[in-house]
Order: sequence, then structure tokens, then C-alpha cells
Amino acid sequence: MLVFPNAKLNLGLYVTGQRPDGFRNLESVFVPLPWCDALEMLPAAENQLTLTGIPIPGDPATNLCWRAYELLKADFNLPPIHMHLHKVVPIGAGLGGGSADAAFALRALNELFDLQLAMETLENYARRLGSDCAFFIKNKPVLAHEKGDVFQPIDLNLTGTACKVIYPGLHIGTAEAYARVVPRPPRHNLRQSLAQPMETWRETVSNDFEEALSSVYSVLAELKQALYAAGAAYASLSGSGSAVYGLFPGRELPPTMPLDGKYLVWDGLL
Ligand SMILES: C[C@@](CO)(OP(=O)(O)O)[C@H](O)COP(=O)(O)OP(=O)(O)OC[C@H]1O[C@@H](n2ccc(N)nc2=O)[C@H](O)[C@@H]1O
Ligand SMILES: Nc1ncnc2c1ncn2[C@@H]1O[C@H](COP(=O)(O)OP(=O)(O)O)[C@@H](O)[C@H]1O
Repeated sequence: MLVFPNAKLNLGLYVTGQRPDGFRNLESVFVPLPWCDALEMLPAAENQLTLTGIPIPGDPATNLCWRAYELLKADFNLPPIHMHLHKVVPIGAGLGGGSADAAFALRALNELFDLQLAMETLENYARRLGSDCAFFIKNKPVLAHEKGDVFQPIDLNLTGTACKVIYPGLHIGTAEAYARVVPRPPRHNLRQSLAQPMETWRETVSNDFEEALSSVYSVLAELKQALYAAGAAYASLSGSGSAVYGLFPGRELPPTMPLDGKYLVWDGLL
């Protein structure tokens, strides 16, 4: 079975409080971004994980695809499997690429071995692998709360919107990024702000990580500025960075920009 785990963008992100479990509460809208890895799974004589594409730091035994398999194997009698992951989405980018691999692995194993697990059960397994993981089970725009793993529906359709994502090559660890942010109440009501025309979002939809990280990594503010100069209606850091994206409604494709050749860029339609 071959699946294509996609990335995500955060539209607004407020870190609202410290939790007793050491994590932070947040409020953010997650939307799927069709920048994808490729993950193949085949029943095999013995367990094997092979990797190509962007190198993934850390022991392959800790790879999130593998951890997804181990998690289900603890509860079900799964046969051995050969997984091959071709990594395309940059790591430490705030695009949730590792979380997507884990969630797509859970979904693929459910189908391949006919486990008949409901979406909600798969979401519960995903929550155990990472705060972002559960979003990728249903993979639809949502307003996320708590650790980023409790969702409310949101009426937001960005399908077909031209988007450019720029990854400046900085690997910003999620824990490091959270450590730089002091929790505070949300600056705006995200649901209400996102219901207004996109041109107003610049003033009313913000990401708490952006303020904390831009003073340390000046390239983040430069990329955002460049996206606005190229005509973006809205631009922002995604998640805890370091990818910065711009949205260009009304265009058939995002514009080319002088820095396209300098950084890793994803161009396309949401
Ligand atoms: C910041 C966000 C926003 O969407 O995305 P990314 O920038 O990573 O894509 C997420 O909250 C990232 O979720 P995820 O990448 O799954 O994080 P996890 O593996 O669960 O946690 C990594 C570390 O981040 C911190 N963490 C994470 C989530 C959260 N709600 N509070 C936290 O304090 C903790 O220090 C934790 O040890
Ligand atoms: N399949 C995977 N893809 C990417 N990162 C993975 C994977 N498995 C484990 N990891 C680990 O997860 C961390 C980054 O996860 P990722 O979701 O790509 O980050 P971010 O959401 O911050 O961009 C890294 O420390 C990496 O070593």
C-alpha cells in the first residue's frame, strides 16, 4: 500500500497556558498542505524500515512510522512489515511532517490488516505519538485546542488558494520553540478573525512563536516581508517554524520570487 502523508499549516497560533503535564495549551487552526512524503507498506518475511530522501535525525527505531507500527502491534497480532519512507517535507519546519507520517502509517495499517478501527480510535492512538498527530487522521481544517489534539469543526475553505511555503534551512526544535514563548490569553478570537476577508488577517491572526523566534532568527521576518512584497494577502510562520508561508487568493499560481532559488520552496494550490 502506497500513501502520501501531507504537511499542515497553522493559521494563527496562540500559546495560552502551561499544563500540569508539562505541555502547553494552544489555540490554532490547522489546514492540510499538499506537500507530501511517500510511505509504502508491504507485508514481509521480517520487519524492515528503509529510508530515502531528506535524512531524518535520530535512530530509525524511533522513526514515527515505526512507532505507529509498534503501538498497534502491542494491541493487535500484526504480521511483519516492510515500510519504505521517502522523506520530502523538511524536518523542524513547523509543517508537521513527522506527525503526518505517523498518522498515515496508522491509517494504512488499519486498512492493510483490516483492523476495522474507527476514526476516533485511530485519533486516540495518534495522540499517543505526538500532539500534532491526531489532526492528520481526518486531515480536514479544524480549530485545535488543548495540546493541539482536541478539535472543533471550522467553516473555512481555502481549497484552490495559491500558496508559497519557504523553508530557510533552520531546524527549530519544537521543545526549544515552546521554551521561548510565555503563555498568555489569545490576542484575538481566531474563529471570528478567520471569518473576515483574508486581507484583514494580517492585523488579527498571529502566531505567538513568530514574535518569540523572529528576534532570534531575523530571516523569518525577512521571508514574511518578502511574501507581502510579492503580493501575499496573508503571510505567517507555520507552527514553531522555521517555514514561512504566504497565501495569494485570486491567483492561479503563486508568483515567482527572487529568493526562490536560495531556499527550499513549495509552490502550489491548497
Ligand atoms: C508547535 C506545533 C503547532 O502545531 O507544531 P510544529 O511546529 O511542531 O509543527 C505543535 O504544537 C507541536 O506538536 P508536536 O510536534 O506533535 O509536538 P510533540 O512531539 O507532542 O511535543 C514536542 C515537545 O513540544 C512541547 N509541546 C508540544 C505540544 C504542546 N501542546 N505543548 C508543548 O509544550 C513539549 O516540550 C514537547 O516535549
Ligand atoms: N518520519 C519522520 N519524519 C520526520 N521527523 C521524524 C520522523 N520520525 C521521527 N522524527 C523526528 O521528529 C522530529 C521532527 O518532526 P516534524 O514533525 O518533522 O517537525 P515539525 O513539525 O517541527 O516540522 C525530529 O526530531 C525527527 O528526528
